[in-house]
Amino acid sequence: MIRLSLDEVHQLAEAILRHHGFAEDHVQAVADAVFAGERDACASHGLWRLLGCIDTLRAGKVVPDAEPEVIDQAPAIVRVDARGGFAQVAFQRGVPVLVEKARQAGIAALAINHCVHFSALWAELEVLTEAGLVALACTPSHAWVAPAGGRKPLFGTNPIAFGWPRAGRDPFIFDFATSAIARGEIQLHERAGKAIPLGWGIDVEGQPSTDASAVLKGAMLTFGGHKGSALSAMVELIAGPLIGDLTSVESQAWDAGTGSSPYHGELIIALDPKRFLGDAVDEHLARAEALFAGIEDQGARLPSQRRYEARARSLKDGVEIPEKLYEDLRALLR
Ligand SMILES: NC(=O)C1=CN([C@@H]2O[C@H](COP(=O)(O)OP(=O)(O)OC[C@H]3O[C@@H](n4cnc5c(N)ncnc54)[C@H](OP(=O)(O)O)[C@@H]3O)[C@@H](O)[C@H]2O)C=CC1
Ligand SMILES: O=C(O)C1=NCCCC1
Repeated sequence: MIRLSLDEVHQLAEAILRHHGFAEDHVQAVADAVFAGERDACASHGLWRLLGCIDTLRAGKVVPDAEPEVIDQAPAIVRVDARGGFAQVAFQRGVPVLVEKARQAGIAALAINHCVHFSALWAELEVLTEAGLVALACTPSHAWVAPAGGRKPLFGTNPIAFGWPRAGRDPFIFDFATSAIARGEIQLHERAGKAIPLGWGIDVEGQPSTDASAVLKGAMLTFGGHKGSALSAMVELIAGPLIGDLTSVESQAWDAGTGSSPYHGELIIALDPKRFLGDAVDEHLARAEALFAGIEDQGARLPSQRRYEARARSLKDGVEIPEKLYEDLRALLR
């Protein structure tokens, strides 16, 4: 393993993106995303993703200097056309309007269209919880996951994230794929030559497998059987046809076998507790704290707690990444 300071992580990401001609706003926003993944010990969406970003660029499947267009769609809807760029800059452009609309109406949605998406959703939700908003986000990907009861890829890994602001504390955020695990995690197992647990996927014959490569060629499985499957279908619908964008099957077709990052839309919904509760907001947010305490009193942990602890450690000690990954990233600078 190679130890890097957090500054080195960010600088390496910036250098790679700049070297490949990304416009400076994309350089900063994409570097921030992979930096956050590495810092919070979410390796499946950390520095490793830059390899895929550059492959996607080389395949002509991302616009490196895309200038997103912000469209004020309706009193409670803002749309951002990412124009083929990575999602991060589109999100940054849309957020101020989303926050303003949520504060006005109590609830508002941001629909991002035509973006290339490769990142974890919790980073986006932290921006909204920081603004005091409750938020939900979801996005399709490529067709990799079989519906419960089926054996052929149809759904994306379709993450759903939820965030709840907490006064004086880190927000309550969960963020997971509706597949048993993110595809990135299986890819990291493949890179490391490690077996995966049974239950993550099946091979091309439809047989359960612990071979990462076989599952990547076959189909991933949803979490919780029919429940994850239905949630995954919901993500396809509300972050696909509802916002006029691609499903995971359609994203895969657009990819045309290049192995690029998915190209589709994302839906983010923000709710303002102050609008729902008026003067009673503090009283009811305190009741939410009692719920969190109830979870922790049983010895269970809150989602994101592992991340926040990892963040505190990396801010002090930096992070470790595999030597092979470091070499592959350095090679992108030549
Ligand atoms: N852009 C895209 O298209 C896609 C992105 N992704 C991203 O991949 C990432 C990983 O997804 P996935 O593999 O499903 O992640 P996991 O199955 O590891 O689940 C992650 C979530 O569950 C929480 N969690 C895990 N274990 C516990 C526990 N014992 N008690 C309480 N909470 C727990 C995590 O918190 P903690 O982090 O603290 O462990 C986190 O919020 C997500 O960030 C997601 O956004 C996934 C699919 C597609
Ligand atoms: O890990 C995953 O699953 C994905 N992450 C980024 C985008 C594609 C799917």
